[in-house]
Amino acid sequence: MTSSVQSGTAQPLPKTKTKAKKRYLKAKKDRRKNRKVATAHGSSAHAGANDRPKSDVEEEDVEVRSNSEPDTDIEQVVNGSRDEIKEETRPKKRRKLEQSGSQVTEEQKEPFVNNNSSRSTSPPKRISPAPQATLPSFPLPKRPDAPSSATLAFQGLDKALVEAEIIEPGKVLPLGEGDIDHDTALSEKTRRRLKDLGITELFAVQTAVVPYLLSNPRQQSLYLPYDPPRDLCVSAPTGSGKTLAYVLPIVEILSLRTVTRLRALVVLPTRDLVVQVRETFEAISKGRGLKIGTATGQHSFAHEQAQLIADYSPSLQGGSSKVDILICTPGRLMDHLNGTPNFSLQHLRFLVIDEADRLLAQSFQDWLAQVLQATQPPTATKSIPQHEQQPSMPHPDGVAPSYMHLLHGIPTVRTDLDEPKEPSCQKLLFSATLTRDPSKIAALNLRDPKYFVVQKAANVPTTKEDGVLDLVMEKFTMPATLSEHMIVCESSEKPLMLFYLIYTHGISNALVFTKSAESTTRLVRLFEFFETFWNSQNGTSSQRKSLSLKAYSSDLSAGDRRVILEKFKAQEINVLVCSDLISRGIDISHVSHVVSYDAPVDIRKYVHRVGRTARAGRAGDAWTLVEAQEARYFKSMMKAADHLQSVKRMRVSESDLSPLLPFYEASLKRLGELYSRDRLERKFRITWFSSVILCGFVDKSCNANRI
Ligand SMILES: Nc1ncnc2c1ncn2[C@@H]1O[C@H](COP(=O)(O)OP(=O)(O)OP(=O)(O)O)[C@@H](O)[C@H]1O
Repeated sequence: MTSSVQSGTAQPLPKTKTKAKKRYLKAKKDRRKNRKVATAHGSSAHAGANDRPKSDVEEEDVEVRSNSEPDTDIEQVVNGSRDEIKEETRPKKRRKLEQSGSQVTEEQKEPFVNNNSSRSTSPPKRISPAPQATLPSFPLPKRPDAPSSATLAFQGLDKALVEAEIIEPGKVLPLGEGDIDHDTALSEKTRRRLKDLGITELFAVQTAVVPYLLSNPRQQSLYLPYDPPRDLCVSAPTGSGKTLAYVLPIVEILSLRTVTRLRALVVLPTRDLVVQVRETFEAISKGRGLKIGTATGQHSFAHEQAQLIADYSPSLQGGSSKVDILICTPGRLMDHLNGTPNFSLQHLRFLVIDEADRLLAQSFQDWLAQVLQATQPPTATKSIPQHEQQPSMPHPDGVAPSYMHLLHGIPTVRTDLDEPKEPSCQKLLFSATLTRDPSKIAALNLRDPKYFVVQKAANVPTTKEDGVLDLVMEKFTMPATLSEHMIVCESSEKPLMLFYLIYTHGISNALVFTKSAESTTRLVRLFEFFETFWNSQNGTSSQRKSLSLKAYSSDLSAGDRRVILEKFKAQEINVLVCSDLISRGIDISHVSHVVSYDAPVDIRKYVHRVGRTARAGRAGDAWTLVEAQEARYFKSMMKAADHLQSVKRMRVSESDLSPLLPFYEASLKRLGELYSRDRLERKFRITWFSSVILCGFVDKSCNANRI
């Protein structure tokens, strides 16, 4: 211990200068001296400048000074203060290092450095100017900004789609009484008929399509060879009334016809839809004398031919038809185009492709190309042998204007005023998920198409392009009255979740979608066992009747399917467990719930499945059971469609499920027994069959040996 500590008084330490400090002070002193010398030298040089010519060296000298030292006081002050601030903010250690280093740099910076002590007498040594800190650099090439997703989405799109007309889903047009019509362009007869059917207003899609097709009287003609009509593409949500949007104008225009010709062809993807659309046509055209036919393959080909064709004479150029409107599936249509004499599409005024995106995806026999070709007149006239040519028409034949050049034996005087005659067929495309694929649209060979897009209010955009963009980006509009939920659970929990939804929510009209026909059958079996156990415990009452359920899939024959669907429509069946066979177009007003037991794999499928409920402004619920490992994919699919926020997640706890657990376990046990019995029976049958074959073989070989 030191004495100072002992005495308790702290002696100030003697101020000793470190070597570095000394060096620093010396350098500082030198710098000051140098500066003085330099100033004296500079002023003498400057004084003599007027007397003698300026040398290169002198010019350089001035330049060097201006580079190395600040000329003005302001600059010195600014530099000084900046240095001080820097000093304070820098860490202590670094400051020290920099101070020692700064001696060198300061020296280097000085224009005149005197290394020996006789600095004051000898002129200072001149050094070359310090190079500039950085070389002049050119700006680097800049990448152009990436085009926005909107710009990319519009690339390659049909111009007509970009110019689509956006319609608000809430728009309606009331049907006027008598002579008063509120811009619907419908005749009084049709309005009266609609009111008889309980329809008092036109829905949004109808307010756009019906007046568009009817308001121009010239467009109501059956033939428009010189002014062919524009084609129409319509995208509107499920259950928004697209069927009536085309049925009404077709019935109005065709009611003007005198002779029956095949003038409207409606193509649909399934037989059930054909039946449904036929019912709508029949309801609207009642009392208008129009003949409506269907071709689905439900009846024999000969039977259908007899229903469609009136005259099989080979000499007819204008075709023959017993119907004005034909509703069909593409497969059967091809059969008639290729195999029915006098089945002609030359008089076609309307070609409707409903569920267009689904039908365009079907390349069945290249049906679209063949149908479009059949609506066009052949380019080369068929040469008919002299003996077959008729001096006059033997039959009351009628040839469409665009087919007139095919007639033989009729003198025609061609004039300069003759214009080419176009077919009058107008294509009408409808879907809730209209295709945006430019190649598919190009295949349709549309004539100056007009697009109508019914877009939900929340999405009603500030610009029209935004609305079109939603369609292009597959952000489809859902019915406003639909509420959507998803339940994330393990795969093994799914049946129990389904029973929970059906039994605790008291559902009595539901469609349950599965991924395959096989899973449909298995689920229905389990469901039936559960229903039996549940009823045996809880009983049935007037409030809760026993549930009737059935499977509906491609495993059943067409006849069976039709019967089941009729029963479901009549509410004799409460829960229909089905594959995606009826996910599109089917209109059953009382379906209150749709359950996707197996989550759909694409957004279009989802839109059509959930669209079986909440139709025509009614409320509806859609639940999707999502397996835990599928949840991420499902959510990203919904997010891409800008729809995730509309699908609420529903959490079901174990306590919610526990009351159903005993019945579920008993049902599973019964199903297991059933399947193991089935397996045993099958095994037994195979063993028995093979033993019979084996016995026969042994028997034969024994006989052969005896011989
Ligand atoms: N103006 C209207 N007033 C009242 N009900 C209507 C009207 N238009 C259509 N509907 C009813 O709305 C229901 C749905 O119509 P429709 O089947 O045509 O829908 P959609 O748009 O074709 O649906 P999806 O895309 O699922 O095929 C039908 O029951 C139909 O009778």
